[in-house]
Amino acid sequence: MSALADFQNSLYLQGLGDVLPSLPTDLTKLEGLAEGVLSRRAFGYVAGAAGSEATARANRAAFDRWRIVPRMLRDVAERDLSVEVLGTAMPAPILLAPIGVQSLLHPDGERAAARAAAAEGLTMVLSTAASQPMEEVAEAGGDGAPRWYQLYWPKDRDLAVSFLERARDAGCTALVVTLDTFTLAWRPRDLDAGFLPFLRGIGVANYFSDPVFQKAVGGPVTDANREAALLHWAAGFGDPSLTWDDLIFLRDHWEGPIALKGIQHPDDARQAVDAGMDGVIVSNHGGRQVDGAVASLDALPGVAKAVGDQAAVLFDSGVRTGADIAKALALGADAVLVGRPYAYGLALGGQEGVRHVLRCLQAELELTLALAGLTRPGRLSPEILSCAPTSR
Ligand SMILES: Cc1cc2nc3c(=O)[nH]c(=O)nc-3n(C[C@H](O)[C@H](O)[C@H](O)COP(=O)(O)O)c2cc1C
Ligand SMILES: O=C(O)C(=O)c1ccccc1
Repeated sequence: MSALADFQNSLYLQGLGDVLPSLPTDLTKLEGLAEGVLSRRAFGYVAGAAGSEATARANRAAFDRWRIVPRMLRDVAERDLSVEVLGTAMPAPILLAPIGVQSLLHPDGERAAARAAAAEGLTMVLSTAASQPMEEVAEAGGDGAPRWYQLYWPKDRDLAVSFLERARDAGCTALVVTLDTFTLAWRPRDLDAGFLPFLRGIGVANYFSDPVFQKAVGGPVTDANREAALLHWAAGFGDPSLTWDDLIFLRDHWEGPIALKGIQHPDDARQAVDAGMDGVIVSNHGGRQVDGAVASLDALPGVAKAVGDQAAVLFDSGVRTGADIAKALALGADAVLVGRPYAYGLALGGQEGVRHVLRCLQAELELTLALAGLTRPGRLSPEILSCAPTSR
């Protein structure tokens, strides 16, 4: 029996012994539970989005507009969720999205997420804005664990090069460059609470531990230069002057595959391919950047068409269930990144909470595929979907 079927059975069997799972298997319930264990500010930072949060809602509504049309009698006895994306073998087309500041959620922070990802063999994308240095997060995941690195491209090019070298040395095999967040958007929950994790020193570990950053602030960060270091961080976090011509810099300093995160327009996807990029990640940052931006799922088919088979297409923003993953794959994604669900799992149960989320997603995806008549993620296509009738 597959490990995923084992997991499903174990949940039923635990019920016989009156040992119920500590977290719900309907992952859409996690947000409400996380609200109960996090401070108002921390919850607002994670759950919140830009502006009126219209795009965050649109991300979910877009999934709800598509319905799966299952097919019968197709021999689905042998199932295999594995895929290879950007040179990385994955047991399922699911990655842990880069999420910074994880010690806001749980004292174990990114290290707990890395251990959970490693236990499932799933790829974690390490964030530049992590609350623990990338070397420590990588060590927690262990040698064999697949990991990629997400770059927030700073103004200081020497710092960018240092990040890339450290990521390579920490065993990251692919680079994700986030383009949509060179500055934080208008986020009312945080503005109204007067809250930014960085100003409290959460999310700057990769900077403060970096030799290039330290040199720029006159030495290791101590109580004496801490405020100056935070100001230096804030002034150099993002570079709004970047253009497509700058991508050559990444090619010159990163040997492995590169994917651009935050692509929403088919023409940008074409430009990424023309610039020699290996992948694009269709994303609106979970609705956290441009309020009013197109739902990520609605942007996906056009980007997938523009890219064809010339680059990998990944997707995030709004994925909450295995069925959501099936829909995104059917609309052209090779794999999806999951964000808030595992952040809530971390808040609720540390490493085991993240693992619960990852197992539920994989098990539900496998069951959804099989019950829809499919054995492999690659067989998914738009023909398995229909547009839901508008209902109220
Ligand atoms: C608390 C939080 C922190 C995030 N930090 C980063 C980050 O450091 N780098 C990045 O590229 N994206 C970051 N993101 C965006 C995620 O990578 C991803 O695009 C988004 O969460 C996907 O939407 P979802 O949460 O609906 O799954 C963050 C998102 C959240 C909620
Ligand atoms: O909060 C975010 O969405 C995010 O991506 C971010 C940006 C800068 C630092 C940490 C996280």
